[in-house]
Amino acid sequence: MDYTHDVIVIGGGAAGLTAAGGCALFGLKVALIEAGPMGGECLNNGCVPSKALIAAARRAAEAREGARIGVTLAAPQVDWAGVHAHVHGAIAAIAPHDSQERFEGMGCEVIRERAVFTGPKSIAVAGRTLTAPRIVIATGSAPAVPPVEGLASVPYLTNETLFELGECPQHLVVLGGGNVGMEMAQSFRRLGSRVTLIEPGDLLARDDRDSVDLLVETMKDEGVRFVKGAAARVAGAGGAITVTTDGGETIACSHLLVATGRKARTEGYGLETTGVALGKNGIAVDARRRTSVKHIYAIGDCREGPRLTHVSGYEGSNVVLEIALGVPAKADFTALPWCTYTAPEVAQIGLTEAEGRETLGDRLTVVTEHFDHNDRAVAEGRPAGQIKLMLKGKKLVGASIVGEGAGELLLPLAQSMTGKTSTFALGGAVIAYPTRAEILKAAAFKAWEPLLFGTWPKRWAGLVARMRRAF
Ligand SMILES: Cc1cc2nc3c(=O)[nH]c(=O)nc-3n(C[C@H](O)[C@H](O)[C@H](O)COP(=O)(O)OP(=O)(O)OC[C@H]3O[C@@H](n4cnc5c(N)ncnc54)[C@H](O)[C@@H]3O)c2cc1C
Ligand SMILES: NC(=O)c1ccc[n+]([C@@H]2O[C@H](COP(=O)([O-])OP(=O)(O)OC[C@H]3O[C@@H](n4cnc5c(N)ncnc54)[C@H](O)[C@@H]3O)[C@@H](O)[C@H]2O)c1
Repeated sequence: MDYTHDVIVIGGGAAGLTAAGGCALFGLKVALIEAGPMGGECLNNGCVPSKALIAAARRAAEAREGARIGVTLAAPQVDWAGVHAHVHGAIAAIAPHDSQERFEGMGCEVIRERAVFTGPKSIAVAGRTLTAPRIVIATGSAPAVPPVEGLASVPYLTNETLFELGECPQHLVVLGGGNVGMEMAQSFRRLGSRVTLIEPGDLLARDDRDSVDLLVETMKDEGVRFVKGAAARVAGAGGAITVTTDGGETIACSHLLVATGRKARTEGYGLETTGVALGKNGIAVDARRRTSVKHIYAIGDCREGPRLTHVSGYEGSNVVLEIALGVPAKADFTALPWCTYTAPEVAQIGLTEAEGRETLGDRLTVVTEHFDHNDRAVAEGRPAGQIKLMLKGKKLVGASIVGEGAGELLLPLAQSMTGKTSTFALGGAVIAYPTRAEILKAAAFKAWEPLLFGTWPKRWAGLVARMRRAF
């Protein structure tokens, strides 16, 4: 077959950008197809705007503390237009990193249209048919909206509309106590909204219970109301919505945020023409991120598995090794870090205590160290928090941290768990996004970049690409 490209990447979010950019830097002929804004969810309506909003909320909360450690601040005045400008300013400042121009500079052909599969190796886009021996699907996910009676007829918010709000909600009801629900509930409360969060199960269900308890106490003290239950019925119109829970309580609010999880994007782009098999919520993949059709890879939110920006980046890098260098690269989540950027932050790597007890029984040792024994935490007047290490013998199998800056403490724990401490390993480490610890990775990567994308690896990638086109 006479291919138009070496590899076609569908989706220009964290996963697709990493895969496409890496393959192009090895000299492959890459088509990168993105139908919407470059940067996908993380940049445009996920991590970046939510963390910018959290920063504004933190500033308001600090001011609300009034007198602390001998310094008195004036009560906060929240100017919503200013908050909105900060959120969109953060997106605009980061956008060049994910831009069409930057990826064209790396050598990708960037096509800003919707891609549709017309067969296992062919894609129709912008009136053309592209073909390649390897295709990477990185189409992301969309908000999963539960089948709640009346929900479709009220103007509810999701992450896709939340950051466009023209005013701060008077009373925000949040459905879902996962990462989005908890981060946004605390932020809007701190910015001045009344907030009620409805969750039928455990809050931050994937995290350590002791960590979550400390966060929930803090959020309750700040005025967030938690209701145990699921939304059963929703009614009303813009500005005057009622939510009735399955426990029979009816809550009147001005705005409703649905943060009840994600649905992988697997429909509407001809996936059925490829024979690629689906799992419960996303494309089914093996450890190497290959689908049931082996030359097609699926990475990031569109496949079954954890949905986080640093996971999308990690899988993007892995498929670069697979496709450009022909090196099998299995995704390993044993030391996967993540962090919820509430105050206090809730951070996790590897096993929680509950998971450790279940898998290791009596062989699990847990040691706990409290932040109020840490001189920096005490000196700064922020002594609330703790770290729990889960150990098998003296080997670290997990850690749960709650407290200020918890997410920044994960990197050395990851290094201890993987045993990989060289500058090369640091340059490719999986680091919770967004943290300042990523600066360490970026610096280490810079040291290796000239060698990694140097003459010999590129020659090898060229040979692999010619073989793929021939066979
Ligand atoms: C509010 C919020 C906050 C979050 N905060 C964090 C956080 O702090 N840390 C963290 O790690 N994760 C966070 N996440 C999760 C993170 O945003 C996602 O895991 C990550 O962005 C997924 O990247 P992706 O590349 O897989 O998908 P996406 O970023 O969704 O990219 C997929 C792209 O594919 C394009 N596309 C789809 N179909 C087609 C087609 N047929 N043709 C062409 N283009 C197509 C889409 O337009 C989209 O741009 C957050 C999520 C939300 C909602
Ligand atoms: N800091 C971070 O790393 C971060 C921040 C935000 C989002 N994310 C990622 O984005 C994804 C989406 O986050 P999310 O919070 O939407 O999903 P989630 O899966 O984390 O949580 C969804 C919650 O909604 C609840 N729920 C389901 N149906 C409900 C109903 N009818 N009424 C009330 N609650 C209901 C579930 O029990 C669950 O607790 C996650 O995969 C997460 O990893 C990560």
